[in-house]
Amino acid sequence: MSKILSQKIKIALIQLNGSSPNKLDNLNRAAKFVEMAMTKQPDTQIVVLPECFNSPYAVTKFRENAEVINNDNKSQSIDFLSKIASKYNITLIGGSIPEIDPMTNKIYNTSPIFNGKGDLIDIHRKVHLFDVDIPNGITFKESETLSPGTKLTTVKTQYGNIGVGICYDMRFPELTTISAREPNNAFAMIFPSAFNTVTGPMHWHLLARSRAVDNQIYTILCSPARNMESSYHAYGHSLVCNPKGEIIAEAGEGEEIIYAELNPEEIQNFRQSVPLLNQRRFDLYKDISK
Ligand SMILES: O=C(O)CCC(=O)C(=O)O
Repeated sequence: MSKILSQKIKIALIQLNGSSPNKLDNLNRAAKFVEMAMTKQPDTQIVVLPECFNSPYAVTKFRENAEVINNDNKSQSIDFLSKIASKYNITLIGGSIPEIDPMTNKIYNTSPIFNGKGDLIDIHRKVHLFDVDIPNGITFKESETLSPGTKLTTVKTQYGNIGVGICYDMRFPELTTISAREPNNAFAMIFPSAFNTVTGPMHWHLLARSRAVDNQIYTILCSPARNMESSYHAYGHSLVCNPKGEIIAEAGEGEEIIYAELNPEEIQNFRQSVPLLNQRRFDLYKDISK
């Protein structure tokens, strides 16, 4: 069986509070936390930041914080992240930030992804917008100001391929399965996320574990820290789940960095023991998108 992850790799998830209205404060905070992670575990190869880590997560705030994303003429947050990635020579899943497309004036919730040279190698625009209305729970409507992305994202890295989704995207199993299947063959699905205190306790761990066991890959969820003074109360509990569905690292609710090692043998051994890949009956599922 060919390896979809080339070697053991070390990963760090930065669960930080990035909800200050001052963007520079949030960026500096992110830089400080990445520095702490790299000091504690200097051989870390992949670092992940949370959803909307550079500004408040609120539909009324996305437009005022939105930046144009492109590699040639880097905006404030992209420049900042690019420098962090190259400084430490890490693959950086740069959480997500509000993005504006200057041609259409549309706003997206976008995850920028960098290689160790600081190049922006891909972006994922959240494709499933978080529009929910749970009585006595939470009402949120991203589509009031955001537009959905139109592509799925699997990014090539020096270690293998990684699928990227943002938060609510994890509720749609097809997205992870497409990244995990040929020809994408991702070894992990990474979701910068910001669940909340209503849906977090219900579904956060369940979704991470489900997407992992469905596809026998790692799932990695990185949340902001909980801040009861902000309008949105993030769940926290950033985590790494292995291909068997076991949570191998998990944060609490406050600011914290968690570390994990991803091991190609974990994927290969479990796929050998439970060979779902050869047993799938795509001859029977082909009508699924109708
Ligand atoms: O799916 C959920 O319950 C939460 C999703 C969310 O908070 C988001 O997409 O930002």
